[in-house]
Amino acid sequence: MPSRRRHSYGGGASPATVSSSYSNSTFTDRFSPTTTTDKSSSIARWISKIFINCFTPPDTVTSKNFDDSEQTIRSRRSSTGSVQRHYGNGIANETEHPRFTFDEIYDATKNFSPSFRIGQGGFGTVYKVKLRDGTTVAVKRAKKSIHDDRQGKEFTSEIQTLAQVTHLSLVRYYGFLVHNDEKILIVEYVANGSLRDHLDCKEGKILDMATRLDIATDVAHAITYLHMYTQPPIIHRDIKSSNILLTENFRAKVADFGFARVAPDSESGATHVSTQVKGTAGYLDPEYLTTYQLTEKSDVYSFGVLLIELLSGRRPIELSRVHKERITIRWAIKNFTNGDTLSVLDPKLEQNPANNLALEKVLEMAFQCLAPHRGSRPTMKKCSEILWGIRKDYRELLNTSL
Ligand SMILES: Nc1ncnc2c1ncn2[C@@H]1O[C@H](COP(=O)(O)OP(=O)(O)OP(=O)(O)O)[C@@H](O)[C@H]1O
Repeated sequence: MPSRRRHSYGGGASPATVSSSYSNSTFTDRFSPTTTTDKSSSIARWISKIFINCFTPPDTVTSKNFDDSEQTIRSRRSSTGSVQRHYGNGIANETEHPRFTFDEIYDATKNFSPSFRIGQGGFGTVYKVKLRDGTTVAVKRAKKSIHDDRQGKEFTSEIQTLAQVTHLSLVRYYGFLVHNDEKILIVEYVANGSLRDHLDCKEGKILDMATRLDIATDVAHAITYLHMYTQPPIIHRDIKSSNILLTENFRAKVADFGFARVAPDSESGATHVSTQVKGTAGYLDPEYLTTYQLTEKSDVYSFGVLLIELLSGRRPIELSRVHKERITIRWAIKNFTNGDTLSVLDPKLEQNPANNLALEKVLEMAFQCLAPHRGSRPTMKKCSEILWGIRKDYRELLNTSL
């Protein structure tokens, strides 16, 4: 059983220490289990909850924040007054999508045979499945865990979020199935593995700077869409390189909405959501960690970490390195501040004027994203615009130096 890389912090105890300055921040992981309110919840209960939420009266937000407890994307959506149950190309009933049947998935995977397995994550196992109509899809099968309530919430969250988003740079949702104790999500199959695999060169090809800039731009556009063009806005909460999948043309698609939350409703005057901290160590916004206040700027912070990862090739936390290099963002900021910017460049990339310029410009933006206080971080829209400009300058410089 692979280790869970997702770390949830219980609401009460101080979960982590992250100081508000770059130079001395310390990340302390305490992997305490998520607080669940009712472990005996059955699948039927939480699935029916999705649909009950569809018709829940609008929530009243009276203070400057609203509490996590049972708020879901669906119920927040109902507060806007328009509720539609779009599932892929049709309308779903409670347990089965009309386009898919459990039997078809079961047959196509030969009873979930390991030979169809393409990945494993905190949520469960991922299979590549060719359907009878010839479409290839990714099937995410939730593991049968004793933490049913927690997993139920992740499954519900992923369905609710995916069902309302359509963007070229987001993994597309096709439907879900619940069959006895099986919970299955059917999503777009993205053929070329995760960004992390490519940075590790697991696929054999080194990602050049042009491709890395394209990937950063795609991800920035996808998150901008979630923050600005969905109603209500969505906070992804788990932006990281293993959740960025690549197509055959090396374009990026953001996946894994298991932790997604709706953003505060600006019309109500709310500035943040108060919620227990979820996400992945190394990518977590320090302000969210210490205050439990979630905003879109937490995704901006994680995006900043991702940018440093893209430029350096290093994981956010590298415990095998000497002490002062273990937290990659701290190491990168220190080297940049000391005028040693080029040392941050992935050694797999050539040092040349175009690469060096892109490195410097993207690093500058990444550090803004990593500002300790959310108010100092740019919006994702601003990041998209800056990246667009960097990519343009990079291409021009590359062409003139050829
Ligand atoms: N839609 C997809 N198309 C192709 N491969 C996928 C797809 N979704 C997931 N995978 C593969 O399965 C792996 C596991 O994905 P999953 O989203 O379950 O977990 P994760 O993001 O890697 O980890 P965690 O759940 O702990 O955050 C991914 O790294 C990827 O290689």
